[in-house]
Amino acid sequence: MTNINTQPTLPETYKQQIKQMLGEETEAFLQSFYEERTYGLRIHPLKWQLHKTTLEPMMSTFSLQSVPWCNEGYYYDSNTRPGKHPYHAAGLYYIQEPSAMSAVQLLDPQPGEIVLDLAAAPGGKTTHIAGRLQGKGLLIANEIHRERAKILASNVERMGCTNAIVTNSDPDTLAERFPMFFDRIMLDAPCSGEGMFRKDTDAIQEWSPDHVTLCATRQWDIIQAAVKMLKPGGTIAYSTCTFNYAENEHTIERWLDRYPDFTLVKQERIWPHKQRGEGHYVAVLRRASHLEDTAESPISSASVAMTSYATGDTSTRFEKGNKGKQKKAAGRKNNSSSNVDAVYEQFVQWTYEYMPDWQTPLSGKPILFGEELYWLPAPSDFSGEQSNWLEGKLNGLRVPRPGLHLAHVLKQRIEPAHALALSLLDPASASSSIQLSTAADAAAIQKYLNGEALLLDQDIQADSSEVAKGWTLVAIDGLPIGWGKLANDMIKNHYPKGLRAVYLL
Ligand SMILES: C[S@@+](CC[C@H](N)C(=O)[O-])C[C@H]1O[C@@H](n2cnc3c(N)ncnc32)[C@H](O)[C@@H]1O
Repeated sequence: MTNINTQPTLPETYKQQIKQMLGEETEAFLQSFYEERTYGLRIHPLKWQLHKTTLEPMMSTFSLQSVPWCNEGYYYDSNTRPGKHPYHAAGLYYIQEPSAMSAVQLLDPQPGEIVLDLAAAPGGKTTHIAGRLQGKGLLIANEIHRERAKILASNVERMGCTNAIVTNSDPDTLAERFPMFFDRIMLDAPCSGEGMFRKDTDAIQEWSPDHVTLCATRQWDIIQAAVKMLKPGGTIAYSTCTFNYAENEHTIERWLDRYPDFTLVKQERIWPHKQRGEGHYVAVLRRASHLEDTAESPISSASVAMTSYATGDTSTRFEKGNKGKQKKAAGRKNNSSSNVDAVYEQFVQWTYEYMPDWQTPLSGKPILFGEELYWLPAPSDFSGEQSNWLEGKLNGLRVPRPGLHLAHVLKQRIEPAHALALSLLDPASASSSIQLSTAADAAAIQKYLNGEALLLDQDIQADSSEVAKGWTLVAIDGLPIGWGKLANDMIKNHYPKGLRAVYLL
């Protein structure tokens, strides 16, 4: 690590708080402010496993070193820019501060489970959970702030999550809709951010003892909602990137006191003077399997069972958050279930030609937002009725991403969605593909990611057995990155305008 020889001015009350907590270690802690902050990335496990041999040489340019507490985590050299590399755009990894990777490692979500990330933007924990679920089960990632929810949705899309829904709700509203629904919940609470001080000196200006108290009060409110949504026998990870006791251990003590059906499974801290990370706190709590065994239950009725779901009203889906799009579609088509089925059938017909291995997921359902076709995910044991119930539960919420975006439906024409490309692990999923390599095709990669058309035999030497007229999947070192459309030896660029940029190779 480089010595940066500068130390930000820390509030005296903050230093006293640290001294009370750390005693003799205080000096070592304060010395850590002279060290450079840590940089990390967390890889997408399935994309990495499938293409490891091809990707490893390029990844070595970031001088990756394993993060000891996270299977998918790596430190990278701060002189490199993995966030500007095309692999980032292809969703191979997520840039994440290493100690923040401890939270999902400890939550330990399993494929097939129903998981909530309650305070999710920009998506570090969400995309980590999604990697662990491996596309099986259901992930609801929620963010209270509208703009941050959009960023969350775009990161979920970039990381190719197939089974994640992104909602933009306050925790209480969500709790009314999903009582005792989740097997696991991640609550990465908004906090006073003491662990951010090396990374972001603005966080120091915002810090005060009153701010710590305010954060603890807000955390307690969010916890009430989280508790309501956890199933009996479920697990919750509460985490912060702050050091003080009020927002961490004291909050957990209060929790255990108020809700005796919870037990503390473990709590861990990462300190910047002891480990290579900015600092994080994680507590894992488990709820008793039988609520009636507990002295006090926070939920008055345990009547919400998977068998008692009402069928959702599919005609008024999420109307609140999508008025604009609904309006646009008005008069041209309606989103009745027969229309959705017809549009989905049109998409299936499209896959016969362009993605012959596509299989309709066994659970969940297609849904239509104006001109956008999505697949609403559901755990594999969900019946059609339960998927309808889930859809109904989203009704009236803002839902920036109701599932996997499959296609734009334009006047009876299907255009595959960018999210669909990023959800694919292998270019062979498409009947036609252009395979670019960082070693040989740097100029063509820049052109594509900049939104320019590619000319066959000029920009790229494509293998004629892999390229065919029409929709073509573009891949970099085996990682699908977007769509193009081939006609007359030219690939028309369908890389989304908002993502076009100059990347570093
Ligand atoms: C620590 S950040 C989450 C980081 C995220 N989990 C990640 O790993 O990328 C906390 C989030 O809580 C949100 N938040 C703020 N006030 C909130 C509230 N009252 N209820 C729920 N979430 C809130 C913030 O907008 C912020 O996105």
